[in-house]
Amino acid sequence: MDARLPAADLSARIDGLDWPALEAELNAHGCAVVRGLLTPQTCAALAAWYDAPQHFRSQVIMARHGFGRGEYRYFAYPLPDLVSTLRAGFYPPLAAIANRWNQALGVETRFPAAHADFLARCHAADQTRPTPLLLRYGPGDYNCLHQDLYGEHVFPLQLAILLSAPGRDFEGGEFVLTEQRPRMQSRVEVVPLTQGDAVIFPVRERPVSGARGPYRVNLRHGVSRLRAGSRHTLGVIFHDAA
Ligand SMILES: O=C(O)CCC(=O)C(=O)O
Ligand SMILES: [Fe+2]
Repeated sequence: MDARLPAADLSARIDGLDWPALEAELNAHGCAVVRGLLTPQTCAALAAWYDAPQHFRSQVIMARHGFGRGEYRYFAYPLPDLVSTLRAGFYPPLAAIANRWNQALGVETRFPAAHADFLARCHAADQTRPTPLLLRYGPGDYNCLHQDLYGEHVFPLQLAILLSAPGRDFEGGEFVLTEQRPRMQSRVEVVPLTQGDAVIFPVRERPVSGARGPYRVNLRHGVSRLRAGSRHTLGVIFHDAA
């Protein structure tokens, strides 16, 4: 399988997305889906990288940490072109949304326009290890609800791209989000994805507008139990890890 992936096309695709619609979807539902971001060929090539150790800095067996069942590997620097293209391309429009969220929440932090400048901030605080990851689930595997926090510096949005085809490669294994609202019961979103779709979601929190102005809701994400087959995901997190 050819793993030279079309980074230039991908940058143009990301820039050309309907960002106002994606922002509206995020604000309305707590997540937004980009349909068919990656082709099935690219998805298959990426999933096959899981078995190429030269791409990765470490591996996590989820059951050993109580994170669920399944495993993942963090990419090493330098990131493969496709992964750095995704990080550099999605960051600027997401940073604009993150800055509007911080303004709404009365949080002073503002994110620079370029990902390299945000990474410099992480690196200066000793958050220097790359966080993009590939995940692999088999029958019975699942990912417990969690937040991907790796230090003081947190970029508030992330994305996950489904690399496998539901129904063909696996059954079950739904991407889920929960929203914990102050003094209210929690809300859940099950996000139906097909191969190559990307879901954009908050790392930890987001503003929701209420009658008395914006309030903060706390989010977690995870994956329900796989009933059969094999499921791969590419996770793109924008802050580096301590
Ligand atoms: O496998 C998934 O869909 C979720 C992966 C995940 O937790 C992440 O990308 O942060
Ligand atoms: Fe995660």
